[in-house]
Amino acid sequence: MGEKIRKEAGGLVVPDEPVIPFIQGDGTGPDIWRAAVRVFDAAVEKAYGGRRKVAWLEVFAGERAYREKGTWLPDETLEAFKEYLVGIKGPLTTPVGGGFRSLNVTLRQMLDLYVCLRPVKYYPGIPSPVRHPELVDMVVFRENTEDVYAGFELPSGDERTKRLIEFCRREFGWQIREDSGIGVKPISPTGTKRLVRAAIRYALDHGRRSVTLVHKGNIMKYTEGAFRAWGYEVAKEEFGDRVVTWEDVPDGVVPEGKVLVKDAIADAFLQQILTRPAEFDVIATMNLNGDYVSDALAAQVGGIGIAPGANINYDTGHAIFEATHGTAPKYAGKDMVNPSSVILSGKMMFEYLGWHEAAALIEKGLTGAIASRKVTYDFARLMEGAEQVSTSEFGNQIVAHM
Ligand SMILES: NC(=O)C1=CN([C@@H]2O[C@H](COP(=O)(O)OP(=O)(O)OC[C@H]3O[C@@H](n4cnc5c(N)ncnc54)[C@H](OP(=O)(O)O)[C@@H]3O)[C@@H](O)[C@H]2O)C=CC1
Ligand SMILES: O=C(O)CCC(=O)C(=O)O
Ligand SMILES: [Mg+2]
Repeated sequence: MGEKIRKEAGGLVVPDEPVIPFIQGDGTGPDIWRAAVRVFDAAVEKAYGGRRKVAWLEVFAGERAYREKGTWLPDETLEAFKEYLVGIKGPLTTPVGGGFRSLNVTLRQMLDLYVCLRPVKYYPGIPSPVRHPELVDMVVFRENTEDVYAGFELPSGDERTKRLIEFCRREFGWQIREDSGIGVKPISPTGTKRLVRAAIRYALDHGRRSVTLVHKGNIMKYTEGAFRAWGYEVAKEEFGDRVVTWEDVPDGVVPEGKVLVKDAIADAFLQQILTRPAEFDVIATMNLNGDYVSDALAAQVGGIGIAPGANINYDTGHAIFEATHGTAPKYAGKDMVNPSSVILSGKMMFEYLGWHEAAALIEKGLTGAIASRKVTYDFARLMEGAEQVSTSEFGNQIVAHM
């Protein structure tokens, strides 16, 4: 049952019973999925009274796929995300220091999901380590297909590493310590411009005040410095009449209706999001910076238990929604972690599909559940007078407050 979502010139065409592939994920993934899917189905039922419904299609990746199918990322999983256009996934384990390349990254690259979109905002009542978490309202556009994630690494002592070190010394005069491991990262104008274009469009469409390009271009001049230059190029050449830069407004006053495009060096940015969060709005940055920034910002509004995200290609319409957090393996099977990140990723998915009523009910349910102070361990340990509940009970609370 169910029909495919399609992309046409005018946008997505979403049937009343769309097939949506999902991966439960490794570690705590299944605990979270059980709670999340009940919330999604309840929101859709309540919003549309049976007129609309999701035809969920389970596909496999990660540890379960390896156990049951002998491969970490079966071809049919990739095919399902290609064919059905929009999907959702739980976290997948990536080994540290060796083993296979990240399956999460592979999915993003194979489907060319070039924007990793991670909105960060505060929900009243959530415990936070900062004094004014309500000032944090940012939307991170993380480039999702290049940087070190599409990079090349060679280990210390390897024969190929020695040859590369010798080549660099001979051809470029680079003195590299003999026992080094080597990493190379690509950053292109193609990857940069489509990311920054999407970020500026988002800012204009959503009434946002600024887009900040975050980079370490003082040190990495031809990758991160070039990201900054290409970003400003897009702003000026494609949005010249709708954006300004600091150069255009020496008095610092941004004209009404225009978006300010500015930039910040990553280290200063990481301290300013703590000291002056209200000055930042939409953030456009490269893959690795975006990875760091999204966890850091999540911490400011209560942690990665409540940090949703999406991987999107705005040209083909392909999208996979997923939390910012990973598998949190020490809690696997304990029905304990916070399902909010995946639930809010689902809310983003419904918005993407144009099912705004279902999305609004999820938001309402979550806000109500937090206000009732029956919350998962991560919030309960920092909230005075809160009652700690399980993942599944927190899901029930969300449904009850819709
Ligand atoms: N997109 C993806 O699929 C991602 C996958 N990963 C992978 O996940 C694995 C584990 O990574 P790790 O670095 O430990 O990061 P995780 O995000 O999995 O966990 C780190 C810590 O964050 C907190 N946390 C995570 N999820 C939740 C949640 N749902 N509710 C409440 N708290 C949560 C826990 O904190 P505390 O200990 O304080 O309770 C946990 O110990 C790795 O293999 C990594 O590669 C990582 C990120 C994204
Ligand atoms: O792929 C992974 O294991 C980590 C990915 C990650 O940290 C992220 O996307 O934020
Ligand atoms: Mg991360």
